[in-house]
Amino acid sequence: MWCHRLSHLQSSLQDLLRGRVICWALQQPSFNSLFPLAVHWHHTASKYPNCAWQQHEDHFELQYANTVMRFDYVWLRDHCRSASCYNSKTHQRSLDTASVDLCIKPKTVRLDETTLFFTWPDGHVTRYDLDWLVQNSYEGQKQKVVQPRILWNAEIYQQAQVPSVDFQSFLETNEGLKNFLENFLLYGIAFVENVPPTQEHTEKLAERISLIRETIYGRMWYFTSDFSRGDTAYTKLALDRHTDTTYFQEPCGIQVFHCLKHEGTGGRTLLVDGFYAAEQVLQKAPEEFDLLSKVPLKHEYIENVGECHNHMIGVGPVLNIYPWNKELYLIRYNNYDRAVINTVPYDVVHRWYTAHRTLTIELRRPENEFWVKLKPGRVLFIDNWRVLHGRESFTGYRQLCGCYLTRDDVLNTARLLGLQA
Ligand SMILES: C[N+](C)(C)CCCC[C@H](N)C(=O)O
Ligand SMILES: O=C(O)CCC(=O)C(=O)O
Ligand SMILES: [Fe+2]
Repeated sequence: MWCHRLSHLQSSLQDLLRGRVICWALQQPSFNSLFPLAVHWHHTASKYPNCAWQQHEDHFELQYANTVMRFDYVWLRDHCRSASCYNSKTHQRSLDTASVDLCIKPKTVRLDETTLFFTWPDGHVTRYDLDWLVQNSYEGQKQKVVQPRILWNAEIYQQAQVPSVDFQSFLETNEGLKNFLENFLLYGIAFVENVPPTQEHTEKLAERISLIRETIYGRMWYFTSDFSRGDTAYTKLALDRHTDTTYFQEPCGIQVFHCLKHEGTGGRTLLVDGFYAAEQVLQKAPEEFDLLSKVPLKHEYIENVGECHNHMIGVGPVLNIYPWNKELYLIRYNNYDRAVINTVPYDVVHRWYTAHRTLTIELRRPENEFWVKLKPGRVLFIDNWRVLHGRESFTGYRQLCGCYLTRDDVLNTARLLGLQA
């Protein structure tokens, strides 16, 4: 290992002075410590040519695997995986983070092969594998997607010829379940075939991948156009594309539909990839995408029909993105259930309507519409955080059963099968 001075010493010094301010007020350190090791880059010997680090006054900088990473010292102390700080059997932290000095700095840092050793003022040693740091750094995460997806319009989806999974293999084999989940995660919709057309068999399917999310509509629901509930879903009317339960603080993650019977005409199901449409908005009008991801809205469900009395309110923007990588993870879009907008000043309201219009135009492009006729035996799973559904008006007797699933538990099953979710 060898050290040398770098030409960008000046900018490092500026960093250093800037970083200093925070701790200065708290600690009043001696002037000498203004010029610590920080101006030196440490490079590894030729055996590990791609690693270099620098100890700044308020952070640790690491270059490894083509990534420049910056770590806060409290972070480095907090994530210590030593036996006294972390229980590796339960994967839980034992260290009391509040006991860490917010101005903590390592006494020494050294590298041995691919492990960095930090010795803290009290003598405690924390070791980090370089690859672990890359995997777990902000800079590493920023470049990664949480959920790989294939965004689609009708043509893309149809060309992909995504296979359905058979009921038997879904229930009895891990490959069947894994294939299903893989496609479901990629496209946000997936079908199971040859399911006996009963509510019990539909329930069995649901329970194979998740916990059923019981809601005001029940655990398993079973509905016809009898207007038994205060919602247009319970009629024969057409329903424009929407996501369900936008009026929950956490909209239901997955929706399962099984059409048990239809003696009549119409009633086809419409599916639209909301993320594909949102991506078009991002390309064409990024500031509108931004607005849709920032303006909070309410959705509401008010019901007073027979014995059913409910009043639900959910708050959140139309587009929900992870702040660190801007990845979209949830779209709330239901123009029927959108409540009075009273959380937004008038000028923003107008810009919001413009952005909402742009998104609606994308969602309504005929080429983005994928139409299917649900039939007994063919169960449809929809990612209700991504794919919008709707239906054509219909005639005759139509029976639909299904349920909602808790998203965490679907993702849990996927991860246990080795999928990225
Ligand atoms: C599926 N099931 C018929 C039970 C629910 C219907 C909920 C309809 C509501 N407008 C929404 O979009 O959330
Ligand atoms: O009747 C249908 O096909 C779907 C109705 C609907 O949107 C729903 O139940 O959530
Ligand atoms: Fe719906």
